Amino acid sequence: MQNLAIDVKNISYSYTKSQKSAMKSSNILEIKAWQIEQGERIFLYGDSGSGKTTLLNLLCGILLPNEGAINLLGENISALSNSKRDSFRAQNIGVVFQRLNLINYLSVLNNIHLATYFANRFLNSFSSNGINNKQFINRARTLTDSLGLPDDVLTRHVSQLSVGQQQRVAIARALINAPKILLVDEPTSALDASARDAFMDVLLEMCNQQNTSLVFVSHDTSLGKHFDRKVDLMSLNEKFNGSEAIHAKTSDTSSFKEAK
Ligand SMILES: Nc1ncnc2c1ncn2[C@@H]1O[C@H](COP(=O)(O)OP(=O)(O)OP(=O)(O)O)[C@@H](O)[C@H]1O
Repeated sequence: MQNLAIDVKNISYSYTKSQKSAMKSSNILEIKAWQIEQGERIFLYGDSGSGKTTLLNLLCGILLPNEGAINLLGENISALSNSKRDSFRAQNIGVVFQRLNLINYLSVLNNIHLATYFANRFLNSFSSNGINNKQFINRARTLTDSLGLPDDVLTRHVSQLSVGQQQRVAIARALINAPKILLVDEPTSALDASARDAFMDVLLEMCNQQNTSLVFVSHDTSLGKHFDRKVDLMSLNEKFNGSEAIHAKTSDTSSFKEAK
């Protein structure tokens, strides 16, 4: 398949890897093959504890598989050195973690700027006037406006924002570098239904404009209607096959679609 954004091959992952441990560690994830095309939008769901966050951490190279390979945009990120992997992530991947990882005592502008700083640092082209760069500020403002944040949000400290506003700032930070891949973990949990639909429209429109591939994790299956493909991790993850999770084997699923 051409233009793959994500190509997962025969990976397994367990959190405990100690050879000395008398207890055999069990795998959290076992995935034989999973591919996402450039620009595709995937809704990833599954029971609590099925490994969704673990998979996102593997996809962005924060965790490395015990076996197998994860190719992003044609690059095997598991084979890169730590610094090359950090560089690749900063330049190509936007990530919104469940815990958001915003820095409370910095302004929204500075939080968003951090993503640009790291991406440029790896390109060795960061200039000291980056934060004053008009283009950067305009782009940050366009993103925060589109996401329905208040006019003065860029100058406010993160600690002065509601959780729903912080979630949208985290999205703006993840999108500021126009990443080719965007990974988001439960970004709408603090939004009410109408804010959630507006947020989804903006997020997907931005991904469309930039041809960004999106992996979006949520428990809220009503959001699945916005996506090209729905993937049940209980079905994708071979660890569950043969036992409790034979259901949804046809994933990307018709049963899910019916539930829309
Ligand atoms: N740092 C860690 N060390 C050891 N085990 C972990 C760690 N993080 C997660 N786990 C375990 O890995 C499994 C998968 O966790 P993960 O957070 O990926 O699931 P999830 O599907 O994202 O869950 P949720 O929907 O509740 O956020 C769980 O059994 C969890 O207890």
